[in-house]
Amino acid sequence: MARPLIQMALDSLDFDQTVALADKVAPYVDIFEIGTPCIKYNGINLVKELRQRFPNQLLLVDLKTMDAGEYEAGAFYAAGADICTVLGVSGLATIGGVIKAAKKYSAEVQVDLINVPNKGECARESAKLGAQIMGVHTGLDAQAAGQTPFTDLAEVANLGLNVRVSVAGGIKPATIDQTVKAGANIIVVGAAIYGAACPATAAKEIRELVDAASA
Ligand SMILES: O=C(CO)[C@H](O)[C@H](O)COP(=O)(O)O
Repeated sequence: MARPLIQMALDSLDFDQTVALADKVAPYVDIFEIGTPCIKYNGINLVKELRQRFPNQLLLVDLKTMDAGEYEAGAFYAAGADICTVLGVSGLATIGGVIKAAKKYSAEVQVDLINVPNKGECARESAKLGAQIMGVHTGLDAQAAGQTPFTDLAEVANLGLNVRVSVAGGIKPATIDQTVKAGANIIVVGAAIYGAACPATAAKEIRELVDAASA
């Protein structure tokens, strides 16, 4: 089984803390995600800083774009983003706009399926347009209400689309094995790493668990 990529969600609002956390966990993660609150607070300079410091990690900017897809995402691709996210609920015109911006920079698009009522249809149509990654996502507020992403992950992974499937929503060491076995290609981890007493140790543990589950 191909080893899934590990994506670290950088969800702090503080610029320097974000860079320091990225430094600590870099040996264990494949993708740095600049989380939505973080990018709103810090803006494009953080993309430039992480791009320059971490040439070996992919950089995902979690814009969760809802409108003006090409215009909004274009600037972030230009600053070094490898992947930008667009909301599935935004509709195909906006998703298509982000895809157009990504193509200009040979970059990729992740469609975030958060709160999309028909995830299968949205994933199929977005894949047809050219989106490369489908994001199954139980947001922080839904997690607080007790929801998890695993049923949706199984549904989207089983569609058999020619895309990578990303999963986010409270993934932690105890759920890595089921996440890998359900077919996730990208595993997003935020709080289980940044909330740990030692984020580097937590990231190393996640890396070892992903490696073991996909061996
Ligand atoms: O995109 C997000 C919230 O909208 C988070 O970054 C994502 O859910 C990962 O964080 P966690 O592992 O803490 O759930």
